[in-house]
Amino acid sequence: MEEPTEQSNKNDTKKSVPVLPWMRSPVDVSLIDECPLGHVPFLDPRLDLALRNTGITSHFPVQVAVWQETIGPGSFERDLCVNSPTGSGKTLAYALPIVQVLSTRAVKCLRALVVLPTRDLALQVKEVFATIAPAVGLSVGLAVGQSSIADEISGLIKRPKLEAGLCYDPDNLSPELQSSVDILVATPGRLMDHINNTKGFTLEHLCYLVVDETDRLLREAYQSWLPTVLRLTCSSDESLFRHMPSTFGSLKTIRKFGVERGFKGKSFPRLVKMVLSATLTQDPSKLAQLDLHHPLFLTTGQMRYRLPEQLESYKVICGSNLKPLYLVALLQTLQGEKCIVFTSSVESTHRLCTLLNYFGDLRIKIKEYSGLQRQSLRSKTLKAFRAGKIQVLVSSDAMTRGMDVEGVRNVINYDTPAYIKTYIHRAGRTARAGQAGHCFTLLHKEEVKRFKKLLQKADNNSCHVHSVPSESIESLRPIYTTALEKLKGSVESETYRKRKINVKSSTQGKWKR
Ligand SMILES: Nc1ncnc2c1ncn2[C@@H]1O[C@H](COP(=O)(O)OP(=O)(O)OP(=O)(O)O)[C@@H](O)[C@H]1O
Repeated sequence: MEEPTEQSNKNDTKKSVPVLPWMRSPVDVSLIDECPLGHVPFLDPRLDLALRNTGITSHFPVQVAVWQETIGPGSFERDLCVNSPTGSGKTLAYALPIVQVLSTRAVKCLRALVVLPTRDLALQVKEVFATIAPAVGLSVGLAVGQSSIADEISGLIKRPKLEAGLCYDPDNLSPELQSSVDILVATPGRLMDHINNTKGFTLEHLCYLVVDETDRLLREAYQSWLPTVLRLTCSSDESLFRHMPSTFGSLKTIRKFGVERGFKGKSFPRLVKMVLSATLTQDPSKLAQLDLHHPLFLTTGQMRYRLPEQLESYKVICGSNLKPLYLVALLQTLQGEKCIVFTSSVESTHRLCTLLNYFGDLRIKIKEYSGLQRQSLRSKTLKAFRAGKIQVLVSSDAMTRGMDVEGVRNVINYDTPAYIKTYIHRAGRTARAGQAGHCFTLLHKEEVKRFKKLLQKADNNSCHVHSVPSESIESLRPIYTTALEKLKGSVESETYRKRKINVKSSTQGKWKR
């Protein structure tokens, strides 16, 4: 699934001028330097230590910028919209301030919710929280449908012993139920399941909402998860004002000054929102869905889109009938370095991966990773890829946004991306965290001009030609012919099998009727 374009893309090749006034005066993250951990103001020493234990010794620029607006001096006064390149460290940018601010909490309840579009991404983000939250006594939960709903519920809700006196809010919760987690990382579908069906699951104490990969999440309604979350976290006062005539409009500003939701008789701050992406939407109607409070826009440089600094882009020009040969020759020159090959659909992902595996002994382990597969198989593949047991992943777009795999040095666009957003997210699987990386795009001659225009939208004027020696192509021809024959056979037998299954299920249907 490719990234659709937006109206404002007309402006993309020039300095971007957003429609929304608050987006026109952003904090420019490119002007901020990295900051050694020892110089990060107010950083809890326990978190400092936890970060150092994972090898982190400084804050990346986007983390410095978000820290300033959350912990100090900004104190979470404004909602944040962060547009920062792939691999720039956005996850820790929001995870660290949330964990620090919740570290002083007196009672356990669900205070922070992070929503991501896919299960693998949610698992990845949970891992980031899990490296820092336990250091200050916080627990992180996961609602993604990885385990059975019953197992997930037992991880999220606990039944404390009444004599321990832990039931703090008898008015609102059934006395024996309370949250086991302070922070929840969720996908929208499972989140909605818990909201609708899980006894004791409540968002009424929520203080922080993070919408990661915002543009992707806003594109899909997912059972109206966002309006539901906003409604459930809205103060009773505020929901009252919402339905009042405009003369009461000024009263809404109560929210700006903090105390708006009751929490066991005490005032409680408003729900703070942080929304992030490497390609954040600037579409006012989409952003309006988030009901942002006095938002602050943090972006990197003046262009709308930006590629990682250490990324080198190359084009590989080849005839369309020879693409698989060029791909194999390219993979051979990469000598088993970790690589992701992108295609434009789940079907072509499957076909290409099958074909590559018929190429005889390439001495490269190649696997498919796509939405056609079962989640358990995808997770297994991803684990093996992370561990280096697989060197090449052939993938469709839908699965790879935000994916952070250590050591991916190369990305190959087997099919040319139609949109700059797609190019950014694909290329962004390499050159992460300041590391070097290459992105190769296979193109026919006729595609070159359009591709050049596409890259200009991300201020990328240096995309050199990468040439593949014709001898390499010629030497692969015989084996390619054999591989194609095998692929044909495999496609035929798969089609036959599918047809058989369809016939079987329709016959069973008839009998049932
Ligand atoms: N301060 C830091 N020092 C060193 N490494 C870091 C730091 N912050 C983050 N990283 C590493 O940088 C990598 C990229 O981080 P992250 O996944 O948060 O990027 P991102 O901006 O969310 O990218 P994307 O837009 O693709 O989702 C991760 O491997 C992470 O561990």
